[in-house]
Amino acid sequence: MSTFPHFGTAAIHVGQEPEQWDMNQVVPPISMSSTYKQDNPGEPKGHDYSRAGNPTRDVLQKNLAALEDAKHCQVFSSGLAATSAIINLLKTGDHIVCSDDVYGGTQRYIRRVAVPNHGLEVDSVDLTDVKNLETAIKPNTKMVWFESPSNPLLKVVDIAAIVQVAKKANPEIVVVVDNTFMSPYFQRPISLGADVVVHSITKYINGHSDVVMGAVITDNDEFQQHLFFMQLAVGAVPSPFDCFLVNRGLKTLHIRMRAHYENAMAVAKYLEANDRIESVLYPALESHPQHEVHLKQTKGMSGMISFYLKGELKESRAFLSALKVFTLAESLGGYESLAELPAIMTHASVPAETREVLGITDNLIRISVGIEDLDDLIADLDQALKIAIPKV
Ligand SMILES: C=C(NCc1c(COP(=O)(O)O)cnc(C)c1O)C(=O)O
Repeated sequence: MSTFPHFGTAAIHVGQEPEQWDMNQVVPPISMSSTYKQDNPGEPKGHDYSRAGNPTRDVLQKNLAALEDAKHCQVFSSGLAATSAIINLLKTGDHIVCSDDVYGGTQRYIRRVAVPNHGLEVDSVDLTDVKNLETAIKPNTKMVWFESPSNPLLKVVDIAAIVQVAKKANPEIVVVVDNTFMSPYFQRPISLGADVVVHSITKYINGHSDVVMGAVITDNDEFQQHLFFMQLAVGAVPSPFDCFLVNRGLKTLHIRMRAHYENAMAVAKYLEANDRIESVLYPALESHPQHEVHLKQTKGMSGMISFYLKGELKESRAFLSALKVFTLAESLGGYESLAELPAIMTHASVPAETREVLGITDNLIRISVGIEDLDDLIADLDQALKIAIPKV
Protein backbone atom coordinates (compact mmCIF):
# COMPACT_ATOMS: atom_id res chain seq x y z
CA MET A 1 0.00 0.00 0.00
CA SER A 2 1.42 3.39 -0.93
CA THR A 3 0.01 6.60 0.58
CA PHE A 4 -0.49 10.23 -0.32
CA PRO A 5 2.62 12.05 1.03
CA HIS A 6 2.43 13.80 4.42
CA PHE A 7 -1.18 12.69 5.04
CA GLY A 8 -0.74 12.03 8.78
CA THR A 9 1.22 15.24 9.31
CA ALA A 10 -1.48 17.26 7.53
CA ALA A 11 -4.26 15.57 9.52
CA ILE A 12 -2.50 16.45 12.77
CA HIS A 13 -1.33 20.00 11.97
CA VAL A 14 -3.29 21.75 9.21
CA GLY A 15 -5.72 24.31 10.68
CA GLN A 16 -4.59 23.54 14.24
CA GLU A 17 -2.06 26.38 14.68
CA PRO A 18 -1.95 27.25 18.43
CA GLU A 19 -1.06 30.89 17.62
CA GLN A 20 -4.60 31.52 16.36
CA TRP A 21 -5.96 31.23 19.92
CA ASP A 22 -5.58 33.66 22.84
CA MET A 23 -3.60 31.22 25.00
CA ASN A 24 -1.85 29.31 22.17
CA GLN A 25 -4.01 26.26 22.83
CA VAL A 26 -2.48 23.20 21.13
CA VAL A 27 -5.93 21.63 20.80
CA PRO A 28 -8.42 23.99 19.12
CA PRO A 29 -11.10 25.08 21.65
CA ILE A 30 -14.78 24.28 21.22
CA SER A 31 -16.53 27.59 20.44
CA MET A 32 -20.04 26.84 21.65
CA SER A 33 -21.32 30.45 21.41
CA SER A 34 -24.14 30.87 18.87
CA THR A 35 -23.53 34.62 18.64
CA TYR A 36 -20.68 37.14 18.83
CA LYS A 37 -20.49 40.63 20.36
CA GLN A 38 -20.16 43.44 17.81
CA ASP A 39 -18.35 46.69 18.78
CA ASN A 40 -20.48 48.63 16.31
CA PRO A 41 -23.71 47.61 14.50
CA GLY A 42 -22.99 45.37 11.55
CA GLU A 43 -19.26 45.26 12.30
CA PRO A 44 -18.57 41.77 13.71
CA LYS A 45 -14.98 40.98 14.69
CA GLY A 46 -15.22 37.80 12.62
CA HIS A 47 -18.28 35.55 12.74
CA ASP A 48 -21.65 37.08 13.60
CA TYR A 49 -23.81 33.98 14.14
CA SER A 50 -22.87 30.30 14.32
CA ARG A 51 -25.22 29.13 11.59
CA ALA A 52 -23.18 31.30 9.17
CA GLY A 53 -19.79 30.35 10.60
CA ASN A 54 -18.04 29.13 13.72
CA PRO A 55 -14.34 28.93 14.74
CA THR A 56 -14.50 25.19 15.51
CA ARG A 57 -16.17 24.51 12.18
CA ASP A 58 -13.49 26.61 10.44
CA VAL A 59 -10.75 24.39 11.88
CA LEU A 60 -12.47 21.22 10.65
CA GLN A 61 -13.21 22.61 7.16
CA LYS A 62 -9.62 23.76 6.69
CA ASN A 63 -8.22 20.40 7.79
CA LEU A 64 -10.58 18.31 5.68
CA ALA A 65 -10.00 20.42 2.54
CA ALA A 66 -6.24 19.84 2.98
CA LEU A 67 -6.71 16.08 3.33
CA GLU A 68 -8.54 15.95 -0.01
CA ASP A 69 -5.80 18.26 -1.40
CA ALA A 70 -8.49 20.81 -2.28
CA LYS A 71 -9.18 24.51 -1.68
CA HIS A 72 -12.60 24.42 -0.04
CA CYS A 73 -14.67 22.30 2.35
CA GLN A 74 -18.11 23.12 3.76
CA VAL A 75 -19.63 20.80 6.36
CA PHE A 76 -23.31 20.01 6.92
CA SER A 77 -25.37 18.25 9.58
CA SER A 78 -25.38 14.92 7.73
CA GLY A 79 -24.14 13.26 4.55
CA LEU A 80 -27.58 13.64 3.00
CA ALA A 81 -27.65 17.33 3.96
CA ALA A 82 -24.34 17.66 2.09
CA THR A 83 -25.83 15.73 -0.83
CA SER A 84 -28.85 18.03 -1.05
CA ALA A 85 -26.67 21.14 -0.70
CA ILE A 86 -24.63 20.31 -3.82
CA ILE A 87 -27.60 19.02 -5.83
CA ASN A 88 -29.17 22.39 -4.99
CA LEU A 89 -26.76 23.82 -7.55
CA LEU A 90 -29.11 22.52 -10.23
CA LYS A 91 -32.18 24.21 -11.63
CA THR A 92 -35.59 22.88 -12.71
CA GLY A 93 -35.26 20.91 -15.95
CA ASP A 94 -31.64 19.95 -15.35
CA HIS A 95 -30.66 16.28 -15.77
CA ILE A 96 -28.52 14.15 -13.45
CA VAL A 97 -26.83 10.93 -14.52
CA CYS A 98 -26.54 8.94 -11.30
CA SER A 99 -24.76 5.62 -10.94
CA ASP A 100 -27.23 2.77 -10.49
CA ASP A 101 -25.66 1.62 -7.21
CA VAL A 102 -25.61 4.30 -4.52
CA TYR A 103 -26.60 4.52 -0.86
CA GLY A 104 -30.36 3.96 -0.50
CA GLY A 105 -30.85 7.36 1.14
CA THR A 106 -29.12 9.14 -1.74
CA GLN A 107 -31.32 7.35 -4.25
CA ARG A 108 -34.38 8.15 -2.15
CA TYR A 109 -33.49 11.87 -1.96
CA ILE A 110 -33.04 12.11 -5.72
CA ARG A 111 -36.11 10.02 -6.59
CA ARG A 112 -38.53 11.42 -3.96
CA VAL A 113 -37.34 15.01 -3.42
CA ALA A 114 -35.04 16.38 -6.15
CA VAL A 115 -37.11 15.01 -9.06
CA PRO A 116 -40.72 15.60 -7.91
CA ASN A 117 -40.18 18.77 -5.85
CA HIS A 118 -37.37 20.52 -7.77
CA GLY A 119 -38.21 19.33 -11.28
CA LEU A 120 -34.91 17.59 -11.95
CA GLU A 121 -34.61 14.63 -14.33
CA VAL A 122 -32.51 11.60 -13.38
CA ASP A 123 -31.23 8.51 -15.15
CA SER A 124 -29.65 5.68 -13.16
CA VAL A 125 -26.80 4.13 -15.13
CA ASP A 126 -24.14 1.45 -14.61
CA LEU A 127 -21.10 3.74 -14.79
CA THR A 128 -18.59 0.88 -14.53
CA ASP A 129 -19.00 0.93 -18.34
CA VAL A 130 -18.11 4.48 -19.37
CA LYS A 131 -19.92 3.97 -22.70
CA ASN A 132 -23.18 4.05 -20.72
CA LEU A 133 -22.42 7.63 -19.74
CA GLU A 134 -21.88 8.65 -23.38
CA THR A 135 -25.35 7.23 -24.16
CA ALA A 136 -27.03 8.79 -21.12
CA ILE A 137 -25.79 12.38 -21.54
CA LYS A 138 -28.43 14.74 -22.94
CA PRO A 139 -28.39 18.48 -23.78
CA ASN A 140 -29.77 19.25 -20.28
CA THR A 141 -27.30 17.02 -18.40
CA LYS A 142 -25.66 19.16 -15.71
CA MET A 143 -24.35 16.63 -13.18
CA VAL A 144 -22.87 13.12 -13.01
CA TRP A 145 -23.07 11.55 -9.53
CA PHE A 146 -21.44 8.32 -8.41
CA GLU A 147 -19.84 6.49 -5.51
CA SER A 148 -16.64 4.53 -6.02
CA PRO A 149 -16.61 1.96 -4.58
CA SER A 150 -20.40 1.97 -4.39
CA ASN A 151 -22.73 1.12 -1.55
CA PRO A 152 -23.45 -1.82 -1.19
CA LEU A 153 -22.17 -3.59 -4.34
CA LEU A 154 -18.60 -2.19 -4.21
CA LYS A 155 -18.70 -1.24 -7.91
CA VAL A 156 -15.57 0.70 -8.95
CA VAL A 157 -15.99 3.54 -11.43
CA ASP A 158 -13.03 4.85 -13.47
CA ILE A 159 -13.09 8.42 -12.20
CA ALA A 160 -10.70 9.92 -14.77
CA ALA A 161 -12.52 8.19 -17.64
CA ILE A 162 -15.91 9.48 -16.45
CA VAL A 163 -14.49 13.01 -16.14
CA GLN A 164 -13.08 12.82 -19.69
CA VAL A 165 -16.39 11.66 -21.23
CA ALA A 166 -18.47 14.17 -19.24
CA LYS A 167 -16.27 17.18 -20.01
CA LYS A 168 -15.95 16.22 -23.70
CA ALA A 169 -19.75 16.17 -23.96
CA ASN A 170 -20.18 19.44 -22.04
CA PRO A 171 -17.45 21.16 -19.97
CA GLU A 172 -20.22 22.56 -17.74
CA ILE A 173 -21.21 19.10 -16.47
CA VAL A 174 -20.37 18.83 -12.74
CA VAL A 175 -18.77 15.50 -11.80
CA VAL A 176 -19.52 14.60 -8.17
CA VAL A 177 -17.88 11.65 -6.41
CA ASP A 178 -19.17 10.39 -3.08
CA ASN A 179 -15.87 9.29 -1.49
CA THR A 180 -17.41 7.97 1.75
CA PHE A 181 -16.32 4.35 1.33
CA MET A 182 -12.65 5.29 0.85
CA SER A 183 -11.91 8.51 2.78
CA PRO A 184 -9.19 10.83 1.36
CA TYR A 185 -6.57 8.50 2.79
CA PHE A 186 -7.10 5.96 0.01
CA GLN A 187 -8.66 8.02 -2.79
CA ARG A 188 -8.66 11.69 -3.90
CA PRO A 189 -11.24 12.15 -6.69
CA ILE A 190 -10.43 15.85 -7.24
CA SER A 191 -6.84 14.94 -8.15
CA LEU A 192 -8.39 12.61 -10.76
CA GLY A 193 -10.45 15.45 -12.26
CA ALA A 194 -13.71 15.34 -10.30
CA ASP A 195 -15.26 18.75 -9.58
CA VAL A 196 -16.77 17.91 -6.20
CA VAL A 197 -16.29 15.32 -3.45
CA VAL A 198 -19.03 14.44 -0.98
CA HIS A 199 -18.50 12.56 2.29
CA SER A 200 -20.75 11.12 4.91
CA ILE A 201 -18.35 12.19 7.68
CA THR A 202 -20.48 9.96 9.89
CA LYS A 203 -18.40 7.07 8.58
CA TYR A 204 -14.60 6.70 8.27
CA ILE A 205 -13.70 10.38 8.63
CA ASN A 206 -15.13 10.69 12.14
CA GLY A 207 -14.54 6.97 12.63
CA HIS A 208 -16.09 6.59 16.11
CA SER A 209 -19.81 6.17 15.31
CA ASP A 210 -20.70 9.14 17.55
CA VAL A 211 -21.34 11.94 15.00
CA VAL A 212 -23.71 12.38 12.05
CA MET A 213 -22.22 14.90 9.61
CA GLY A 214 -21.46 15.50 5.93
CA ALA A 215 -18.97 17.46 3.85
CA VAL A 216 -18.69 18.88 0.35
CA ILE A 217 -15.16 19.56 -0.94
CA THR A 218 -14.17 21.37 -4.12
CA ASP A 219 -11.56 23.55 -5.83
CA ASN A 220 -14.28 25.58 -7.53
CA ASP A 221 -14.72 29.02 -5.94
CA GLU A 222 -18.26 29.47 -7.31
CA PHE A 223 -19.36 26.12 -5.88
CA GLN A 224 -17.82 27.06 -2.54
CA GLN A 225 -19.80 30.29 -2.49
CA HIS A 226 -22.98 28.33 -3.26
CA LEU A 227 -22.21 25.85 -0.48
CA PHE A 228 -21.51 28.64 2.03
CA PHE A 229 -24.85 30.18 1.04
CA MET A 230 -26.52 26.80 1.63
CA GLN A 231 -25.07 26.74 5.15
CA LEU A 232 -26.31 30.31 5.76
CA ALA A 233 -29.69 30.21 4.02
CA VAL A 234 -30.81 26.60 4.46
CA GLY A 235 -29.01 26.14 7.76
CA ALA A 236 -28.28 22.39 7.89
CA VAL A 237 -25.01 22.92 9.79
CA PRO A 238 -23.25 20.77 12.42
CA SER A 239 -22.71 21.77 16.05
CA PRO A 240 -19.34 23.08 17.26
CA PHE A 241 -19.05 20.07 19.53
CA ASP A 242 -19.56 17.65 16.63
CA CYS A 243 -16.96 19.59 14.63
CA PHE A 244 -14.56 19.17 17.56
CA LEU A 245 -15.22 15.42 17.67
CA VAL A 246 -14.64 15.02 13.93
CA ASN A 247 -11.48 17.16 14.01
CA ARG A 248 -10.31 14.83 16.78
CA GLY A 249 -11.27 11.69 14.80
CA LEU A 250 -9.32 12.92 11.77
CA LYS A 251 -6.08 12.84 13.79
CA THR A 252 -6.02 9.03 13.62
CA LEU A 253 -7.69 8.54 10.22
CA HIS A 254 -4.42 7.40 8.59
CA ILE A 255 -3.79 4.84 11.33
CA ARG A 256 -7.38 3.56 11.35
CA MET A 257 -7.60 3.20 7.55
CA ARG A 258 -4.42 1.13 7.48
CA ALA A 259 -5.85 -1.14 10.20
CA HIS A 260 -9.21 -1.44 8.41
CA TYR A 261 -7.43 -2.40 5.18
CA GLU A 262 -5.20 -5.00 6.83
CA ASN A 263 -8.15 -6.67 8.59
CA ALA A 264 -10.51 -6.46 5.61
CA MET A 265 -8.00 -7.95 3.15
CA ALA A 266 -7.62 -10.99 5.40
CA VAL A 267 -11.37 -11.27 5.98
CA ALA A 268 -12.07 -11.00 2.23
CA LYS A 269 -9.59 -13.80 1.47
CA TYR A 270 -11.11 -15.96 4.25
CA LEU A 271 -14.62 -15.43 2.84
CA GLU A 272 -13.50 -16.10 -0.74
CA ALA A 273 -12.08 -19.47 0.32
CA ASN A 274 -15.18 -20.42 2.32
CA ASP A 275 -17.57 -23.08 0.93
CA ARG A 276 -20.56 -21.33 2.47
CA ILE A 277 -19.97 -18.16 0.42
CA GLU A 278 -21.05 -17.74 -3.20
CA SER A 279 -18.89 -14.69 -4.02
CA VAL A 280 -17.14 -11.76 -2.37
CA LEU A 281 -17.22 -8.12 -3.55
CA TYR A 282 -13.99 -6.40 -2.45
CA PRO A 283 -12.08 -4.23 -4.98
CA ALA A 284 -8.66 -5.16 -3.52
CA LEU A 285 -9.26 -8.84 -4.44
CA GLU A 286 -7.88 -9.84 -7.86
CA SER A 287 -11.26 -11.48 -8.54
CA HIS A 288 -13.06 -8.10 -8.43
CA PRO A 289 -14.34 -7.11 -11.92
CA GLN A 290 -12.80 -3.61 -11.67
CA HIS A 291 -9.67 -4.62 -9.73
CA GLU A 292 -7.33 -2.98 -12.28
CA VAL A 293 -9.23 0.33 -12.10
CA HIS A 294 -9.08 0.11 -8.32
CA LEU A 295 -5.30 -0.31 -8.41
CA LYS A 296 -4.96 2.59 -10.85
CA GLN A 297 -6.90 5.19 -8.85
CA THR A 298 -6.49 4.30 -5.18
CA LYS A 299 -3.83 3.80 -2.51
CA GLY A 300 -5.59 0.87 -0.82
CA MET A 301 -9.07 -0.15 0.33
CA SER A 302 -11.28 0.41 3.36
CA GLY A 303 -13.06 -2.16 5.49
CA MET A 304 -16.17 -2.36 3.30
CA ILE A 305 -16.95 -5.86 1.98
CA SER A 306 -20.17 -7.33 0.60
CA PHE A 307 -20.69 -11.03 -0.03
CA TYR A 308 -23.39 -13.46 -1.14
CA LEU A 309 -24.17 -16.30 1.24
CA LYS A 310 -25.12 -19.73 -0.17
CA GLY A 311 -28.70 -19.40 0.99
CA GLU A 312 -31.69 -17.11 1.17
CA LEU A 313 -33.26 -14.77 3.71
CA LYS A 314 -33.49 -17.50 6.35
CA GLU A 315 -29.76 -18.17 6.22
CA SER A 316 -28.95 -14.45 6.18
CA ARG A 317 -31.06 -13.81 9.27
CA ALA A 318 -29.54 -16.80 11.05
CA PHE A 319 -26.02 -15.65 10.18
CA LEU A 320 -26.57 -12.07 11.37
CA SER A 321 -28.26 -13.27 14.60
CA ALA A 322 -25.35 -15.59 15.39
CA LEU A 323 -22.64 -12.89 15.18
CA LYS A 324 -21.07 -11.94 18.52
CA VAL A 325 -18.21 -9.55 17.66
CA PHE A 326 -19.74 -8.00 14.53
CA THR A 327 -22.74 -5.86 15.50
CA LEU A 328 -25.96 -5.99 13.44
CA ALA A 329 -26.47 -2.30 12.63
CA GLU A 330 -26.65 0.24 9.82
CA SER A 331 -23.76 2.62 9.12
CA LEU A 332 -20.07 1.86 8.62
CA GLY A 333 -16.53 3.13 9.04
CA GLY A 334 -16.30 3.15 12.81
CA TYR A 335 -13.66 1.29 14.82
CA GLU A 336 -16.25 -1.43 15.58
CA SER A 337 -17.17 -4.13 13.05
CA LEU A 338 -20.74 -3.93 11.75
CA ALA A 339 -22.86 -6.25 9.61
CA GLU A 340 -26.14 -5.62 7.83
CA LEU A 341 -28.63 -6.88 5.24
CA PRO A 342 -28.98 -4.07 2.63
CA ALA A 343 -32.17 -5.50 1.08
CA ILE A 344 -34.01 -5.00 4.39
CA MET A 345 -31.94 -2.26 6.03
CA THR A 346 -29.86 0.41 4.26
CA HIS A 347 -31.35 -0.14 0.81
CA ALA A 348 -34.93 -1.04 1.76
CA SER A 349 -36.02 2.28 0.23
CA VAL A 350 -34.71 1.17 -3.18
CA PRO A 351 -37.69 -0.22 -5.15
CA ALA A 352 -37.79 -4.04 -4.99
CA GLU A 353 -37.52 -4.46 -8.75
CA THR A 354 -34.45 -2.23 -8.83
CA ARG A 355 -32.84 -4.17 -5.98
CA GLU A 356 -33.45 -7.42 -7.86
CA VAL A 357 -31.92 -6.11 -11.10
CA LEU A 358 -28.88 -4.74 -9.25
CA GLY A 359 -28.35 -7.87 -7.15
CA ILE A 360 -29.21 -6.42 -3.75
CA THR A 361 -30.78 -9.74 -2.83
CA ASP A 362 -31.77 -11.40 0.44
CA ASN A 363 -28.47 -13.27 0.61
CA LEU A 364 -26.27 -10.17 0.14
CA ILE A 365 -24.50 -9.28 3.39
CA ARG A 366 -22.54 -6.05 3.82
CA ILE A 367 -19.88 -5.81 6.50
CA SER A 368 -17.80 -2.92 7.78
CA VAL A 369 -14.64 -4.59 9.03
CA GLY A 370 -13.39 -2.75 12.11
CA ILE A 371 -10.04 -2.68 13.88
CA GLU A 372 -10.61 -5.40 16.44
CA ASP A 373 -8.13 -8.31 16.59
CA LEU A 374 -8.31 -10.14 13.25
CA ASP A 375 -8.50 -13.63 14.80
CA ASP A 376 -11.61 -12.61 16.74
CA LEU A 377 -13.29 -11.27 13.59
CA ILE A 378 -12.61 -14.36 11.49
CA ALA A 379 -13.61 -16.70 14.33
CA ASP A 380 -16.89 -14.79 14.69
CA LEU A 381 -17.69 -15.00 10.97
CA ASP A 382 -16.75 -18.70 10.93
CA GLN A 383 -18.98 -19.72 13.83
CA ALA A 384 -21.92 -17.68 12.51
CA LEU A 385 -21.61 -19.15 9.01
CA LYS A 386 -21.58 -22.70 10.42
CA ILE A 387 -24.71 -21.98 12.46
CA ALA A 388 -26.51 -20.39 9.50
CA ILE A 389 -25.44 -23.01 6.94
CA PRO A 390 -24.74 -26.23 8.89
CA LYS A 391 -24.04 -28.40 5.88
CA VAL A 392 -22.28 -27.61 2.61
C1 LIG B 1 -25.94 5.02 6.75
C2 LIG B 1 -25.37 4.54 5.65
N1 LIG B 1 -24.92 5.30 4.65
C3 LIG B 1 -24.93 6.72 4.67
C4 LIG B 1 -24.32 7.33 3.42
C5 LIG B 1 -24.64 8.65 3.07
C6 LIG B 1 -25.56 9.51 3.94
O1 LIG B 1 -24.84 9.95 5.06
P1 LIG B 1 -25.57 10.33 6.43
O2 LIG B 1 -24.46 10.95 7.27
O3 LIG B 1 -26.09 9.02 7.01
O4 LIG B 1 -26.68 11.31 6.10
C7 LIG B 1 -24.07 9.21 1.93
N2 LIG B 1 -23.23 8.49 1.13
C8 LIG B 1 -22.93 7.20 1.43
C9 LIG B 1 -22.01 6.43 0.52
C10 LIG B 1 -23.46 6.59 2.58
O5 LIG B 1 -23.13 5.30 2.87
C11 LIG B 1 -25.16 3.08 5.43
O6 LIG B 1 -24.87 2.72 4.25
O7 LIG B 1 -25.25 2.31 6.40
